[in-house]
Amino acid sequence: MGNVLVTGGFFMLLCLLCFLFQQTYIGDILVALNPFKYLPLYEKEVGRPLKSALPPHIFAVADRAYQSMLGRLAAGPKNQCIVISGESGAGKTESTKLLLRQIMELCKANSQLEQQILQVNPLLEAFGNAQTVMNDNSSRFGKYIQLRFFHTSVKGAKINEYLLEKSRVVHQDEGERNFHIFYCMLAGISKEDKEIYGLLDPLQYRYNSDDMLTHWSTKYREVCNAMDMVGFEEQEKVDMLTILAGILSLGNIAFEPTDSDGMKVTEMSVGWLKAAAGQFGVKEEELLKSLTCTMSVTRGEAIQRLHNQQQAEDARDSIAKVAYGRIFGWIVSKVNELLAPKVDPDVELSEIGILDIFGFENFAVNRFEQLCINLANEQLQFFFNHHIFLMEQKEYKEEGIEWEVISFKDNKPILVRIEFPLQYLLYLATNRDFVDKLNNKFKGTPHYEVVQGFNPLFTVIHYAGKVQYNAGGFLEKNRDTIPASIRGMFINSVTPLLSVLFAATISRTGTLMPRKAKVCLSLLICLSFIMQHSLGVLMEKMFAASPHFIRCVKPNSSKLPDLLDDKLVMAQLRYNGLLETVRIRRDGFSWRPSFAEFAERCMSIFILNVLKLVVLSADYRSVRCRRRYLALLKELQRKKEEQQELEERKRKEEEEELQRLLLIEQEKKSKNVVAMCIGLWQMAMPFDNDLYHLLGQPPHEEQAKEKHKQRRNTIRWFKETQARKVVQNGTVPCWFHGMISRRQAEDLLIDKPTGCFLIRVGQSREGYTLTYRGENRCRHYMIEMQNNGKYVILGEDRAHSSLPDLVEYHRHVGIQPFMELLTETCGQVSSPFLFSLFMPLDQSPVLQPSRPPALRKIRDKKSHLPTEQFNMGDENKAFPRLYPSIRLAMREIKEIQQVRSDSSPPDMVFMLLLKRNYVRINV
Ligand SMILES: Nc1ncnc2c1ncn2[C@@H]1O[C@H](COP(=O)(O)OP(=O)(O)OP(=O)(O)O)[C@@H](O)[C@H]1O
Repeated sequence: MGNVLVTGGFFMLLCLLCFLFQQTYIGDILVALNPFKYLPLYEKEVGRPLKSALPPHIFAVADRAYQSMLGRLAAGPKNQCIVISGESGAGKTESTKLLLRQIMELCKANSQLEQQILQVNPLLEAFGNAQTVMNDNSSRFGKYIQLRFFHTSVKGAKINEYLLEKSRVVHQDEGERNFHIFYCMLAGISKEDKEIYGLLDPLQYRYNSDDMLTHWSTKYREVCNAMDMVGFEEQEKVDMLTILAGILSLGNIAFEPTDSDGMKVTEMSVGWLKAAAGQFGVKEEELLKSLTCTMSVTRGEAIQRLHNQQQAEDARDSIAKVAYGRIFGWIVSKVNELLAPKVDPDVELSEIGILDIFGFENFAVNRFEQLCINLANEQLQFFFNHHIFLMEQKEYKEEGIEWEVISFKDNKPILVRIEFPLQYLLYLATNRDFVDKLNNKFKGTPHYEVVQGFNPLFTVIHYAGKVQYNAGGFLEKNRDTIPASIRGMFINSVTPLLSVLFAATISRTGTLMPRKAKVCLSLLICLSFIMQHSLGVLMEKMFAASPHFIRCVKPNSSKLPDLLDDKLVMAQLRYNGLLETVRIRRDGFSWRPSFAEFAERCMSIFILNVLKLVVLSADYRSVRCRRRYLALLKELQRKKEEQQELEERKRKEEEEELQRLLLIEQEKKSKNVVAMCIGLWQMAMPFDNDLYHLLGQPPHEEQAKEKHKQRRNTIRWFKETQARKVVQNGTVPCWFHGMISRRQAEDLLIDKPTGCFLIRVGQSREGYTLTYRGENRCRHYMIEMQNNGKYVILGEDRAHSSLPDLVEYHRHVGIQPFMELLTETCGQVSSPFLFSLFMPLDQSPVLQPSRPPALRKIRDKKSHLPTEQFNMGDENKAFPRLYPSIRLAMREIKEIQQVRSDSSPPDMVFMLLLKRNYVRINV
């Protein structure tokens, strides 16, 4: 891109390039155009590490960040950060997912952790994304994902979340929806579970705009799976759903005045009050009190202040917002706990951070949330300017390159001027006062405009354009707090999660800290303070790392593929600062490969030797530089030689494998004899039928002892924790083979059809291995047992409640990467008697007969199966801890609705209300 003229024509060229290839570079800044359709671009290269010098591609950015973190490119090892920006719907979240996927691919060590990290996004999306007019899957929070590495492999991850738009829980504008999770839950849970949680028809909830779409039930399964994969416990999931149900019921409570100046719950919504109390696990009277009055203590005296209608509704909505915000915060802190690196604290880890934060927003009415979002974007633009303009020009100056200083739109004054006054919000009495204060202070300055009139309006001229804000509600939103009495009520809830959520404190950066009991200072709860502080911490981290920028561009506002609105695209390129960026890149040095990158392109040993001569004869400003280049060349030469060695080793291994197969073939002939020996040996040591013992090759005594100990431990583990799960209704499934070796499993499967499988207990570790006959060889997959009791095939993205579930699932969905299906089971060699030896005493299992071979195409594509096909193992089912009054509440709500929908005569409704004591008759 370096020497293209910066004219309108250039922009057209840039647009064209983007349109044709979806991605292009300005220097090293990736410009990615949202295609709004599936592109094979992201399929074929995955798995193959790309070099950063390859054509513009998001995977190349991932590669550059990864290699730079390891110090394999120009500079030494350093933490990296990737900043993704663009307006709402431009493709930031999708880009984040692609980046994560590619980084996980690059550091692949085939550990479960990589899959867990990939599952964090669907989980956060369900709770933090919603449909808006701009984007059907808009992130209503910002996130900074820190991936932590030790050398080349990932060891953990940490998420920082910013400014969740909680107001969406209680109000959605036209064409917008609530957070996805509400729709997922209502569409996805079974009819019986709905009864248990006290949930009714989705359309009955005020907080739940719009109708239900069927795809939400699939999404619900994905969310549940993501929670299982990341490691959430079943009971935690259930408690969380109960709280969500409580929020929905709470939203349906309406108020009306009493005769004595106070407020009461309307007759129609008494059932909802009961339901919410039951779901929150709190007393109905307490919940009612917290909605209709505020208790405060002045000079040791408790004072009760009755609410008016608006205050009662505000109290209801703020409970819903706080409860939801805390659930979200809890999910993030739980994810951080589960994915925390399990390494010695002294071990120094390197890091790649990915920032996906909401884009600049300018709506018909812009509120407190928009001001916070736009100020966060100002910060990011400042970070971008700092790196692209200030640092770049500084570098040229330092290198002694002749240079004409380039001016750019510096947004620092806005940050200083507008961010600081947000602190006034805490001390002012009304929203009008806030606007008056701003007007007095900034009238006549270049980034601020006074708006005349009664309404509390003001205009800020942001780097991306002019935005008028309505300060109505600023003070209240900024406080974002609930009275201590309400907090106390939730702390005493019978749902432990609710009590944890409300007892938790919020840190200065807005993180929920569940285990600390210290009460938060009111200053810390104020949103503007949290926002400024958390962004400050983020900026510090980012300034300490090497940045990579991805600018996402939205091609049109209709969210359509193959449509480019050039005005819209131009506007984005301009306010993103890309015009000035092109200028600086054009006049400067646009392509700066590191010496290593350059040398790596000439991977023949001959060219490397030529390069060495060039380096030796060149004139350098520093001796160190020459030494470094020579060292790099040496390293490259070593790599080349290593590669040759590796290829040789691979060839030898293949030969050995062939030999081994021949040997197996021979052994097969004497199978009958061996089987008899196995039987005898098993009498001595059930489920440990290792052939070494039989074939007279006793291992070293110490090793044998150690092996024996490991096996005993595994058998104990199996007996105590697994036997009951594997044996169902007294029957051992025919695919279960106890503790046989890898070799034996292969022998058993050698003449079996493709897809024939068995599951065996590990000999040296507590866990299972799935072995099946693949297309041309046997394949072995470790089955991970997660702490939450779920079973996952290593490398797969699906968690299962039991082994039968896992087996059943993979009869229909292929196993990665070969996508082969499990078909028929491989019958056991052991007798029921032997199985009984390692089963708990109260169980005497019967072996299940083998299933006849299923006529199924082995390479089926991953199919999406109806949810009913996989039951979730009911024995592990957790139940919500609700007050039993919830049943009564549900019945009441249904009865009242029934009467209404039957359009019964008014006296009948009256009679029913009378029966329920909702109406009093004054005689
Ligand atoms: N690379 C891509 N390939 C195909 N479709 C894409 C791609 N990137 C984005 N999209 C489409 O555009 C939609 C919006 O993208 P995305 O949610 O990533 O935007 P965003 O910039 O994160 O928006 P917000 O700031 O509102 O969260 C996606 O739901 C998807 O339909």
